[in-house]
Amino acid sequence: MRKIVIGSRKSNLALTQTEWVIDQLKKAGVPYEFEIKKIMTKGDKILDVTLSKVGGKGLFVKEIEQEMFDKEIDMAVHSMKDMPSQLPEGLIISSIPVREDHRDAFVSNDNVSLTDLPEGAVVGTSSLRRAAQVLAARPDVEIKSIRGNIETRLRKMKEEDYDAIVLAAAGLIRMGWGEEIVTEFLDPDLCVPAVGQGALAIECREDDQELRELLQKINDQYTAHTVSAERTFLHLLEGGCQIPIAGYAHMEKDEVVLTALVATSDGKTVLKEVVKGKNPVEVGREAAERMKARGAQKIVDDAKEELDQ
Ligand SMILES: NCc1[nH]cc(CCC(=O)O)c1CC(=O)O
Repeated sequence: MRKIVIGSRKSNLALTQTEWVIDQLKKAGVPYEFEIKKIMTKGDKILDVTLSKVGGKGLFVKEIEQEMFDKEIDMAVHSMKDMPSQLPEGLIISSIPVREDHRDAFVSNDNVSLTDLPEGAVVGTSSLRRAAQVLAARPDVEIKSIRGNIETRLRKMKEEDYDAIVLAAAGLIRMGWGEEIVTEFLDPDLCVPAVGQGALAIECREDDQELRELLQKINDQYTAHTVSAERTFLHLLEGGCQIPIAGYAHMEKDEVVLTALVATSDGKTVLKEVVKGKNPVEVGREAAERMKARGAQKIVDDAKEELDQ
């Protein structure tokens, strides 16, 4: 019997996600043994610098991909959000399981909503995308960077001078803390989620046909279809996860509906497009084209330039 070695970051969230995938595979009747190998990534090591400043792309996946090439591991479970829009030659996303909650969660010390926060309140986030949209809704609040895994960010909110933080609902829910601590889930109308937020990407070697077939058992059509529209949009604007770009797609009957956003990190310029269509790649492309026609490429390039300084 083949034993499948799965690479995972060592954070509790990453391990929980990996265990969830093993569980799904077992439920789907995959007759293999599984072992988890914990791998430290650059993104886990650098905690003192804003992620965008150390080159967001692939920060959480590179070391893991190397172990896949070296055959130290057979596959890896990643947060889709952390995946660069193009994979290295020889590796593929072989399966996209059903998506967890796509929204951002607003968690505040006094359990007050974003709308009801006192003037000048301090909101913790290191995501330019979240900062831009929080500022667009509440230009008077102060955004303060906050880094670390979910547990660290929740602790820092209590111990340091943050009034609230914004983080992915999916992470909290997967850890079992959703209902308990979330003040409000931010609807995509108010805060468009990161491309792929809440979804997982299972990556393996392109030539591992046996494993690819097995992983197909837990592929979710709806998630794969909608995420494909989101990622096409992201890819065509060449934005990493730390540039204020957002995209969320859902289905309405047989059509993909993509809400796409490009903003400046101060939230003063916000471009939004809603594109519908049957073909997810076409929908993603149309959204990128409409954005470019409105000058989005300049916003993206300026954001990148700022990061390079
Ligand atoms: N940026 C890091 C990261 N990558 C995936 C998640 C959470 C799970 C997900 O979005 O699927 C997080 C934490 C966060 O954004 O709060």
